[in-house]
Amino acid sequence: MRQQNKVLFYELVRRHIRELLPIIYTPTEGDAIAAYSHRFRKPEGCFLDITDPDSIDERLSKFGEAKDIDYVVVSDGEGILGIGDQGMGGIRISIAKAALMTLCGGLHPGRVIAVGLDTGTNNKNLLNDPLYMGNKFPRVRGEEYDIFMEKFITSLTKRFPHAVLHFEDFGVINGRPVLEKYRKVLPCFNDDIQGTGAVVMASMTAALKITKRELLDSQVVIYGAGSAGLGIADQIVNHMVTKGATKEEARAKIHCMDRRGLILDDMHDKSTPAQQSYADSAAEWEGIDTRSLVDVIEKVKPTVLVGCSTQAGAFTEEVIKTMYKHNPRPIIFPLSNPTRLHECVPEDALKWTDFNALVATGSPFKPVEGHVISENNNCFTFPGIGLGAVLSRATVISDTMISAAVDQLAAGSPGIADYKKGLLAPLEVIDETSAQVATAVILQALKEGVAKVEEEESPAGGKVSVPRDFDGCMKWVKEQMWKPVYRPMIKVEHVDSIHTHQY
Ligand SMILES: NC(=O)c1ccc[n+]([C@@H]2O[C@H](COP(=O)([O-])OP(=O)(O)OC[C@H]3O[C@@H](n4cnc5c(N)ncnc54)[C@H](O)[C@@H]3O)[C@@H](O)[C@H]2O)c1
Ligand SMILES: O=C(O)C[C@H](O)C(=O)O
Ligand SMILES: [Mn+2]
Repeated sequence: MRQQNKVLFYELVRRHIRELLPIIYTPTEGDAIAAYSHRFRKPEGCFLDITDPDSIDERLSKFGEAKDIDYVVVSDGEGILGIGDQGMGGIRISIAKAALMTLCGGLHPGRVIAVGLDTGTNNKNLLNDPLYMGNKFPRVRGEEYDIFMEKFITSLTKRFPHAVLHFEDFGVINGRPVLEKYRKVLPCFNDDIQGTGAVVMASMTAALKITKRELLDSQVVIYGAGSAGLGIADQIVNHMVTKGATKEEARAKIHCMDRRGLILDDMHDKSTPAQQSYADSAAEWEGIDTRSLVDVIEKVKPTVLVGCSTQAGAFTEEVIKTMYKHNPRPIIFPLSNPTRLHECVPEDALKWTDFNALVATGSPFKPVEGHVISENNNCFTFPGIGLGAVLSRATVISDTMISAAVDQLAAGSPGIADYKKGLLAPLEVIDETSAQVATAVILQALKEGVAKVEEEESPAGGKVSVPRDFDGCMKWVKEQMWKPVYRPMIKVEHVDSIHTHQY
């Protein structure tokens, strides 16, 4: 339906969002990605092939000219949700996230491109599968990968100079270095690192408000120190710094574990630089089993436990009860997707804490005895961040723009009035939530002088002046958002007169 009738598709999903989002997005998308080559019917999105880097420009050219594209989602398929390397099937995560940019972020569906980079795969099942449609060789690393990425970015910025770039589900090897390099070049962000960091910081802020605690009194254990885990750690540090802590003080309140256990400062040769910046002192942990989550919790006495480890069931009864022993209101976020990979289910986390835990999950879950379980998913942040960057014509997406998104999302938490209502606004108003987040991002970009919207001619002609007050700006944002409504059929020469938005 999405391919045949976009108005019908987006309006149907909007009206039945709780029922249909899990089908077009998490968790079902995971199955669709894994089965990509077997279910393939017709191509969708832009396929870029590392064996043919010279074709990048021509392949992108099929999607339009400079004025036509606002937003590009790209994945190389190496770190799809918690199901790992899915090779070329990863293009479907770009398609799903692009669809959410329209559904929640109000971007015109014709002005968004989903891109898949085929750089090989290390997934043995795919390499041995006669139906696998991608390149059947191990992932290309190093210089050849870097040159391919550079060519992609160069072509993209030349051909679509107004486009915002969204990186999705890259592996831990490439995700952060690629982001660090290119965020200085074009407006871009990595959703797993920054989108996830932002949504988790927002729900944590709401949970702290509900329980009347200060951010700086937090101790956080992050179980799973990959893209998401370290993105969350960075966002918490950013927020602690805005509350007066130094970077060092803030980092000392965060304790990260990966498959080797707690990250310690004597593991530097095997940790990434980002992991190393959160390392605990090995000397202080001597004699303690740092591979045991329970033992780590016993020592740290964390107020917040975040799971992004892909390890189903890692938050056992003992883990949760140890959290509860040290805290009357523990904050517990099992975030690994899809659903079957959650570190615990909300029902258990609530029962094991006599319903005192504040729980939000990565995938959708039903309410437990009247407690709404918010979906702590980056779908609450990336559409607003993306829309804000597009509409403001931001030249960069700064950390402070992301922090503005966090504060705005946290302010809309229904849990602050009644904690049983969940930490994040309900899915039914996600387009409204995204408009609010976009407004905060735009106002921050204007304040920082990185918004070019008022300097350039708008696509509809003329200059735009963006209201500086929140309500006025939000009204302008909503006017720009694409709505799934059938438009009248008219003669081409009258098209300008029915334009209701800037596109
Ligand atoms: N809710 C959300 O919005 C959201 C956003 C991004 C990622 N996620 C989920 O988080 C999970 C991780 O995603 P990612 O992109 O960070 O992947 P990643 O591969 O970058 O990181 C996974 C991390 O988990 C660690 N890990 C693996 N086994 C472990 C174990 N036994 N104990 C402790 N740590 C272990 C790995 O060492 C690695 O550091 C996925 O399931 C993904 O779906 C959720
Ligand atoms: O795709 C999602 O549901 C969230 C996140 O980006 C993930 O990788 O799990
Ligand atoms: Mn992701």
